[in-house]
Amino acid sequence: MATLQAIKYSRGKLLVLDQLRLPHEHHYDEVSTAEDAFDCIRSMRVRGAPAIAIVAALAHAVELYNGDCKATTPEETIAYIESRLEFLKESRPTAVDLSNAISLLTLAARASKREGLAHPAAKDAILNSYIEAAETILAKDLENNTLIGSFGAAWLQQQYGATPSRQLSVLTHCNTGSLATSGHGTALGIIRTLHAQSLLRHAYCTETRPYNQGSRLTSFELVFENIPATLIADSMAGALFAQHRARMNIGAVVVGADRVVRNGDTANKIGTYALAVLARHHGIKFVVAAPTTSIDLDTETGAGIRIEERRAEELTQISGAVVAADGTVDTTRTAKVAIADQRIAVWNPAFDVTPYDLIDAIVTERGAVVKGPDGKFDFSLVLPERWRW
Ligand SMILES: CSC[C@H]1O[C@H](OP(=O)(O)O)[C@H](O)[C@@H]1O
Repeated sequence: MATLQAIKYSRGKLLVLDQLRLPHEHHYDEVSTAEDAFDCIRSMRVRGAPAIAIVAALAHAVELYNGDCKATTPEETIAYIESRLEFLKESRPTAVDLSNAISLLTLAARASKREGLAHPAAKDAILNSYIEAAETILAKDLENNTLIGSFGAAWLQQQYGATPSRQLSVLTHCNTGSLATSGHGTALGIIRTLHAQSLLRHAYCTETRPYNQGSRLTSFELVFENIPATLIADSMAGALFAQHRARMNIGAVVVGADRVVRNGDTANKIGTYALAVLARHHGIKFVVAAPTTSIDLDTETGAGIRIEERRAEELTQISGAVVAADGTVDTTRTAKVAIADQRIAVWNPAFDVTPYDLIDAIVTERGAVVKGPDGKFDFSLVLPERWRW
């Protein structure tokens, strides 16, 4: 799916699709330094928890490959790598994939220190180890998404006895497809797999204000692959469930995740929590699709998740067109309204937290995790190596 490939990488060169230009323009930016990556992620030219981690990791691999590291000793080399990754970590704080990737990458760099190796062999061993670890993250993500798709489709089929003659409709929020990952996607990956297995009757995607990931990105991915789909505004989900749930056999809301914490509370695109409440009210399963790289066992509940707040213009303007009183004077208009001093206050949290009790399943590349008899999620089944409680 070259057209919908968010990331193009070969050793020493990273190209990132500028998603702010979609769906009108298909343009790749060259990302060659950690600064390039920080700006690309912060501006949301690339977005999506896995894609953010992949771009950050590979951008540093590119600058290391191109000789940006001037350190000489192994300690200085590792310190340089850690400083660049710490800089990248702050580009978007809510998604945990980047932090998890950074832990993995620094571990790989440290583990490659060879006693007795002289410079430059010692330094090269560390650089090569980092580059290979970053490339593994890219390759593993696509494998993870394919598995999430299979496990998610199987869980829904088991819940509803879906068959090609009794297909399921699914609603999804934001964009969790090839434009948020290395390919196939997470929640949208489950929709792709249901469609491939002739189990999908219809997909509904929400517009997902204010950045419009649904209308600009997800609807693009769905029509590109001829998946039967309908776009709705975020505010229409309740009416859709109330009026068409039975007729369209809407069985699930499937969303992605930026951070799933230890008790299962999940941070995801703003509007997700409202959909979870609506789904529960209408007896529709609520499914989170996320690779284990999006799970944060060090944070106990959703109260501990830092929610990114973004600039007001994302609400007051759409592609530069002013849609609210934001103090912009439009000089192209003849009968101008003096709005220069009239600027509405804006609250623009990029994510919200869905409490675990509203979530029916969390589907990872290692299987679907559901609540036990105690009503709680137990991630030790999918993360035994990280489970310390
Ligand atoms: C598999 S993408 C996960 C997650 O990232 C998106 O947020 P953003 O577009 O702001 O990066 C959205 O919350 C997706 O569900």
